[in-house]
Amino acid sequence: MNHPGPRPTLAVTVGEPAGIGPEIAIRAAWALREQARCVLVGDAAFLSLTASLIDPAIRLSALSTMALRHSGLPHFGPTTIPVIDVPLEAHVAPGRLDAANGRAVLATLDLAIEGCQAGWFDAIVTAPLQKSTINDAGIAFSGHTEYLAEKTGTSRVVMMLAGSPGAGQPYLRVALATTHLPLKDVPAALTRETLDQVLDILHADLRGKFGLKAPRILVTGLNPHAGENGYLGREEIDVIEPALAAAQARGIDARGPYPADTLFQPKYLQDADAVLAMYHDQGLPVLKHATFGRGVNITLGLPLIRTSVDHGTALDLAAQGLGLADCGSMEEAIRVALSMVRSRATT
Ligand SMILES: NC(=O)C1=CN([C@@H]2O[C@H](COP(=O)(O)OP(=O)(O)OC[C@H]3O[C@@H](n4cnc5c(N)ncnc54)[C@H](O)[C@@H]3O)[C@@H](O)[C@H]2O)C=CC1
Ligand SMILES: NCC(=O)COP(=O)(O)O
Repeated sequence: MNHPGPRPTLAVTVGEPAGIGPEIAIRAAWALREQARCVLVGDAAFLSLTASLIDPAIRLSALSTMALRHSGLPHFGPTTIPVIDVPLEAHVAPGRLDAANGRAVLATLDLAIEGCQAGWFDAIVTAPLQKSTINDAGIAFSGHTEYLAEKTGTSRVVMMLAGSPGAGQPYLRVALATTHLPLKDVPAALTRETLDQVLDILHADLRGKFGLKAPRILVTGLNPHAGENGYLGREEIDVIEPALAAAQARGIDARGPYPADTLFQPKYLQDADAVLAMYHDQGLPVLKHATFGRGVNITLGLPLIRTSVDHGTALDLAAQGLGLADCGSMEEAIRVALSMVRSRATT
């Protein structure tokens, strides 16, 4: 790590330019500038214009990728936010997607990964991008999670969202055994190998990145009523139960499979550090219902730290103008990245 001082350096990719990503990235980076050295990654001219419309007091300074690669990140204090310039191809109309900008959005991620690997950044925080626009630009893309795994040569990663409903309320962590898959492909993806790897990553990162000495993991079934003893599906009996028995034999406190519709009651959650759900829309609606606007998305299993927001591009808000988007989740994503950087530095 190049910056062991009190303010870790975070690459903040600004996401889909027609969405709320640029606004929330600027606002959160500025609000937390005393705690984090945020470096925005996006189109410098567009971000400068956006910042001036949000608040003329916000100071951004552009840096070219050529200068960055030649000399590294220059010193900067809390009075300015550097922007690494990754120019867009097309003019941005807020709320209106343009596939012409898809490749530039992906280039911001590439630069953030390069910067983590080069030691310029301690972590990546991503604002939301529009997955369909990258695909419309001709690049098969299902999400940051899978892209970061591929680009870092990581065979398996785990998506986990975490948050609290409010101050003093219990913290909820929901990890997913599968990520962005059509629902029809989920059962086939839930193999013994997948579950073994997911449970190992979840257990290891809850210990190593979140300081939980003996994490307690509750695991959902796939089918209604966790398969009702095989009458409503056999994945629990054939795959999930053996994977849990094997995980327990490896010293992992993972219990289940429990019916997903009852597991999220507070009386069960109070004895858990995380829930492992089998697929995206089984776990995330619960988390978002409880914590939307304060949740954080964390990619586990990567060789670098990556956090993100709990929401999407909100094109509807972006189309209406600046000042409507809540940047609470973006700020929380920065705070969680800071805490993960610091806990990595002490382990
Ligand atoms: N990490 C990422 O890059 C993510 C990207 N997405 C992308 O976002 C696109 C749009 O997703 P949707 O399902 O429409 O969800 P969305 O989160 O963009 O919007 C759903 C609703 O929540 C509101 N909302 C979202 N964020 C808000 C904020 N910060 N403040 C106030 N209101 C907010 C929106 O206005 C909308 O009414 C998807 O097609 C997907 O590609 C979605 C989730 C995560
Ligand atoms: N619903 C969360 C989500 O889709 C996050 O996707 P990504 O972080 O992989 O881009």
